Amino acid sequence: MNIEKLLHMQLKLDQHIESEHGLGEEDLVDRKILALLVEIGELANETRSFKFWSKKGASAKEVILEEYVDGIHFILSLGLEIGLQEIELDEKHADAKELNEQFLLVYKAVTDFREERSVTHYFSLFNHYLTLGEVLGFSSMEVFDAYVEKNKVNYERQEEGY
Ligand SMILES: O=c1ccn([C@H]2C[C@H](O)[C@@H](COP(=O)(O)OP(=O)(O)OP(=O)(O)O)O2)c(=O)[nH]1
Repeated sequence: MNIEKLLHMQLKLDQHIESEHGLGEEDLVDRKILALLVEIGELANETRSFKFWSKKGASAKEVILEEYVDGIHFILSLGLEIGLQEIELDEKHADAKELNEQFLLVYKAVTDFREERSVTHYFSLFNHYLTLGEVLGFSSMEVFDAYVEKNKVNYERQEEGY
């Protein structure tokens, strides 16, 4: 996956959103962290993986993929917040766990990053999130394409005064 390209697209989108909403001077990190936690919750809800009380199945793959790439947006955006200009990810991510376990690992990685905004914690978060994508059955190309598509939608929503 061409992370450099995504990071650049994220930079442009974030600049656009910040100027639209007059947020140039504000520290948005905590709100982006909360937004990411909410997106992970929305993603988990669409998979229904933890709903042991229900027999209803998961949402369609495209719905789950769109939720997943919302999380990619906020993770890239957090990388920009800590000043990253390039992202070099491990070829091989952390060992994949069962889906619910992987969700909980990602949540923990987000809160660890909040406690210490270090590059190490950031990469750990990104790697756990990419592993989550693998556990969900998404290829890198599917993630890349869905990111590009949602990025476009995010611009359209800004234009609509969303
Ligand atoms: O600084 C920002 C702020 C937001 N986004 C993107 C991430 C995500 O792709 C989208 C917000 O998520 P979503 O589309 O779910 O927005 P929502 O307001 O929660 O939508 P809805 O009301 O449809 O649930 O905006 C960014 O990339 N950078």
